[in-house]
Amino acid sequence: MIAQTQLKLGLKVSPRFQRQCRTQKPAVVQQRRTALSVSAQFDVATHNASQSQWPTGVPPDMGGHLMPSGEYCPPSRSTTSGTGIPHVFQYANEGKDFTVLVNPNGTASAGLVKLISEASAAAIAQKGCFTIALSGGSATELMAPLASATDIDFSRWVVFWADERCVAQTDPASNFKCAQDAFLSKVNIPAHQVYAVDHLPPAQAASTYEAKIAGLSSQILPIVNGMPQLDLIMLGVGPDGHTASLFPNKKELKNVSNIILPVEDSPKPPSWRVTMSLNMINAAAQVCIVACGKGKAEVVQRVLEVQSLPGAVPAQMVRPVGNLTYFLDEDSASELNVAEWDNWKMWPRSERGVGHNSCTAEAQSPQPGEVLNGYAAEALPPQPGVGYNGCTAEVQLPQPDDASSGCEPPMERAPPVQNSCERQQDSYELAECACAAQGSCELLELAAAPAASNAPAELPEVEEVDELQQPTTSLPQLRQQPATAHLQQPQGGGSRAVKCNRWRPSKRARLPQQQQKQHRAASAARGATREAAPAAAAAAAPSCLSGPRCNARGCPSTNSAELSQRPTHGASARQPITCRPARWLAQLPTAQRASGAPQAVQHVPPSAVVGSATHERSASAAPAAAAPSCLSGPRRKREAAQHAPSSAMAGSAAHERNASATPQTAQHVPKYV
Ligand SMILES: O=C(O)[C@H](O)[C@@H](O)[C@H](O)[C@H](O)COP(=O)(O)O
Repeated sequence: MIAQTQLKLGLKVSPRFQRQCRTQKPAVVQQRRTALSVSAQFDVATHNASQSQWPTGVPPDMGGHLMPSGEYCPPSRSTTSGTGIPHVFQYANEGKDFTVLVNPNGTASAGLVKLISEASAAAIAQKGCFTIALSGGSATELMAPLASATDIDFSRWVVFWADERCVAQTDPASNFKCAQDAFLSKVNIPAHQVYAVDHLPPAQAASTYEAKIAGLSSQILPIVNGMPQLDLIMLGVGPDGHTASLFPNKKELKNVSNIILPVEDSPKPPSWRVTMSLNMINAAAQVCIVACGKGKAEVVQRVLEVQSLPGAVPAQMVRPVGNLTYFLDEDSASELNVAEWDNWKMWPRSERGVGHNSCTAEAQSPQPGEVLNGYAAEALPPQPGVGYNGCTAEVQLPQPDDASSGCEPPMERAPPVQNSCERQQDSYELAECACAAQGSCELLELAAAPAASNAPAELPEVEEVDELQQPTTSLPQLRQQPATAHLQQPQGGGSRAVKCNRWRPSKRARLPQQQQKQHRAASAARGATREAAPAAAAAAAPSCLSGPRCNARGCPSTNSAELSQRPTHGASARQPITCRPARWLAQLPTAQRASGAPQAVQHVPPSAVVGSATHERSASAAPAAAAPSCLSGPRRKREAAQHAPSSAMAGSAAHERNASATPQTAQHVPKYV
């Protein structure tokens, strides 16, 4: 086993501290920040919809996130309530620590065994059993060495699944089978304490599994925030930011009342699944998100350093009342720029002075029309004809070949045919294609279409901007002067203006001078290549994937030469990092922002402290002294008289829970109940 140390920094920042930050040198700021660690707070009440940026509904298509293609999904410009579904999730992470463990390559399995072993020992000491939820994929495979762990009392384990595919338990795609093969079949967990998901269609599988969980004793699963609390939930993260089977922008993310949810259209096969709800996950005493290997580097960087709108990156919505640990290795941490975290520049997309987590309160006050962290604040005036996700209102109307709204988020669409702009499936993709054909970095937005007669015969010349230069203008200013291309609509639809972003905030822009020079040289080389490209050919047959592109992450022109010059940032082996999630200032009243007055963080009432190191369990959980084991309590004598001790761990004092424990419950709870 490897030694892991953890450093926790307090992240709660008072207005007084913000004022101090403005007048003191960075070293002092650092010191004071550390000193704040004792007052780390997390207020779960910030889940309150009334404090939401969208108090009456959340826009269906959030956008703003980096897609696997390397492009940013256009941010939502919505100022209205959207679907009418109450917006219950937001970045309730004020003052909440989470820990990133970076393991030396090749030692992740051992580190994972250590983490699980410690969590198991603590829970068994406290309440006599250890409840753990597993998921699928590489995270579970990494747990294989648990099979030979000698210091874990597996007889006290109660095992669940955070998500499961609706396949037979013998199917290689089954998460149950994955865990069974990795270690479960080799350790002595009593069979009735392993709660597998039944092989049923999603709706039935979810309700059956929910009933199983709801039927368990509150000594095993205390109720926290209305949800059963597991001691440890093990999760992975997919390249799109999904975790468990909670996928970006899917309706499951909005569910606030169920424990287990059916998933009938998973973008990752198989499409039928069940998953723990976000609320269930966030009630956990500890959540561990495992992402190891080079293949996870991009998504790890995105999850930890690029704040997305709620729903766009589900892994960012995992904010448990207890501890959250990102479990990485050197490879998966290789894209992180930890030095920036120390500099309170956690989110690369924050503009200088507008960072949510900087000390400059005045600069944090958005001006009318200002954009927070790349997203439109409500101060942005609505643009005629521009709806969610940058799609124009017209495009939101159903298309003849599209049964849905025609404005689905790109992530959820079937991959378009990529060989020509004309064959793109909607206006967003058409416009994106046009921007790419010009060598523009990314589509910024679709603008209202000008009259067809105004359309120029050729694509206009666009001014090149070195994307590695720190911009001298703000992003909002840039947005007022974007490059404009005109896109010929297919099927005689006339011409549409397309604005293409000339500059994209880059973390490289904040590198030391010398490294910036190297990047500029690489950029100049790319520019030369662009100029050499036959523009006429590109205009005649603009392929979405060919032609000059920016160096956006994932873009084909982010070539290996350029990448090889990138410095190795940040996280050194075994270095624990404590993160400070950004604050969602968009919730502040517009007037308060515009005034530039120091801001009280109104949406974080100083209420229940749920310390990260010593998470409080539900008041319903009996004190350890009174109920030192799952076997204690009024039922114990009756149960102990009739059954072997371990079986009593699965009691069913369900009175605190949803009384909806259905007849199915009786089929799945232990027979003595
Ligand atoms: O059932 C599933 O598909 C998993 O629960 C899923 O959430 C998984 O953990 C991630 O997709 C990461 O998987 P990998 O680590 O294998 O990439």
